[in-house]
Amino acid sequence: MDVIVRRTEKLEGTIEALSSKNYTTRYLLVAALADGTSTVRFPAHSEDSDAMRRCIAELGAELEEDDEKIVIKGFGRNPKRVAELNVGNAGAVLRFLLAVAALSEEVHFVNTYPDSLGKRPHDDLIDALRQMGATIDDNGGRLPITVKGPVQGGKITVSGEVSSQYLSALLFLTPLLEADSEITVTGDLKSKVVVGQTLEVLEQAGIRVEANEDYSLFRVPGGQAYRAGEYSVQGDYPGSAAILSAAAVVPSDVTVRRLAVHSKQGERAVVDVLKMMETPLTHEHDIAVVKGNGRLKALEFDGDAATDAVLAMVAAAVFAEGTSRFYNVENLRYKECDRITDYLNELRKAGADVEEKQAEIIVHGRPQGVAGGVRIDSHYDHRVIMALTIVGLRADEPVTITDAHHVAKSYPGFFDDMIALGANVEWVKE
Ligand SMILES: O=C(O)C1=C[C@@H](OP(=O)(O)O)[C@@H](O)[C@H](O)C1
Ligand SMILES: C=C(OP(=O)(O)O)C(=O)O
Repeated sequence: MDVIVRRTEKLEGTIEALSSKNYTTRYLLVAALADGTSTVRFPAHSEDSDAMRRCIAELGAELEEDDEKIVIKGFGRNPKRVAELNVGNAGAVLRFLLAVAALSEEVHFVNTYPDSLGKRPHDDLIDALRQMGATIDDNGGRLPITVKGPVQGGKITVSGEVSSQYLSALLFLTPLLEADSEITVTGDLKSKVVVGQTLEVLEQAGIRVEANEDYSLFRVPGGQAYRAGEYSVQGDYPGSAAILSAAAVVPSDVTVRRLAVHSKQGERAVVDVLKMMETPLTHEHDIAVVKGNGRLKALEFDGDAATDAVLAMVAAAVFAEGTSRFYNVENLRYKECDRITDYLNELRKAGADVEEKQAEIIVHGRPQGVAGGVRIDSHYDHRVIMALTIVGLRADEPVTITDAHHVAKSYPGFFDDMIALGANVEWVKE
């Protein structure tokens, strides 16, 4: 399904933030790894969170759901034997479950998105699991991958250069092993703030982990058990960043509720970034209000602090006065697509003036707007789809985004929310 985005004069109204993807995947996982019964309230409903739900159920967790919650009876350290698992296009779910699979005799992970997740590297995690004794058949560090346990704790080294998800995966696995583990992180750890979310959830699940200040060394006592718990998922900043950025580029009066002021989500920075760009915005009592006037100022920003919101921020910068620079973003290249080269190619098609370096996105703002009148390749990437929607709101001619249904990877209701706010957006069949 394609989407046509047309010039939009005003966005107005109130929406509830979707539920956090990262917290949903983590709470579902720790609930599955516990022996008792846990409750996850307000879980996200998206392709990625469904992938985690489906896979933990196949591994033996018993799930009961209603509109508001999922009740999960976990399998503890004893997942059921499964021949294969299909995580769809969900990177974090794959990496976490590659580690959990090492508790089993053998699990085969299939490759259903050869042009997206199928291209992403997992060698650093594979290497760490091999140090622990796993036997792994892989395709040059990529899917399809077969993991054969058992594994032992001990001294483990993992690179943090490409993704924090490898480290998070090991932090979920090691407490369940008999021996104590010491995990050394080599290289410059990317998306460090997301590791903070992992540690927060582990603590809530009764797991003890000692981390040094810069997250280069972790001590994880073995023989631990996940405690069953009651979890409540907070609102999602990465998805809401697209809504807030959209509201910043056109005249608007947009309220997004359920965005915790005190949150460990790095993408919370979107609020400060838009303020620095001089967008009129308030954020109090977990409610963000943007009263956009379409005028934005350029800025420089370390994108690694808010990795999943960078594309939306860049889309806002397309219309800013001056040149913006988003640096320290190399790991955007290893996501659903190359979020530097592929994304900037699509932005250029729409009329934006952008440049790339290996780890940097540079945007020469065009406050007068962009031409549009093009078809955008979404590259299977939900965040590219949301970002190009923002650009289309202020393009002279319509912007058609092909295969826009992939937005459902994290935010199936994105276009419904945009339409409710008055965006000129229409679904069309190819
Ligand atoms: O741990 C997680 O849940 C995630 C970590 C981040 O990935 P990287 O660590 O690869 O940057 C983020 O981009 C992804 O959406 C979710
Ligand atoms: C990169 C993302 O997800 P994942 O790595 O889990 O596929 C994302 O949600 O933008």
